[in-house]
Amino acid sequence: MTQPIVVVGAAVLDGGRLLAARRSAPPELAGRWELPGGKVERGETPEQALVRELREELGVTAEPVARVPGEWPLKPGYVLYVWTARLVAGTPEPLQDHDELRWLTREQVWDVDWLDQDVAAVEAVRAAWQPLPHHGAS
Ligand SMILES: Nc1nc2c([nH]c(=O)n2[C@H]2C[C@H](O)[C@@H](COP(=O)(O)OP(=O)(O)OP(=O)(O)O)O2)c(=O)[nH]1
Repeated sequence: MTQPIVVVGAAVLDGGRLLAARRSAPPELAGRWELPGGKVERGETPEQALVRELREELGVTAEPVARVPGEWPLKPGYVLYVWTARLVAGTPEPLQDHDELRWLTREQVWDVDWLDQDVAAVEAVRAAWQPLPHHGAS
């Protein structure tokens, strides 16, 4: 069997909140919430893909912090890996693939309608959640 395509999802944590992104496309996923990220390209590590995707999609510089243990099947042939990440520069904006962003406290995590296939990954993120210092805080 061929290797699954790895999709990296970023659990961006800032000031004790998790960044959720609402997909704007394709139609079957639009309106549902996910972890920003995307497919790892040939020659890239997942961490490099995460940095690239967050720059493209959100316009920020981010840094992967730690892999969240686990892997989650998406559509056939695709698997989701997740890293916690922190913002290094910039303010996230829904530039590409998303039409809304929301910062969620640990208590608010289930306030948004995550993609079905993301729910288990978000549970793992919540379990691994270590509040990171606020971006720019002294
Ligand atoms: N980024 C991301 N994609 C997810 C999640 N859950 C989930 O099922 N997916 C799916 C949606 C897409 O089919 C695939 C990721 O592809 P993408 O379209 O976001 O990635 P990409 O930017 O590399 O894609 P492309 O536009 O270059 O084709 O995984 C998630 O939490 N984050």
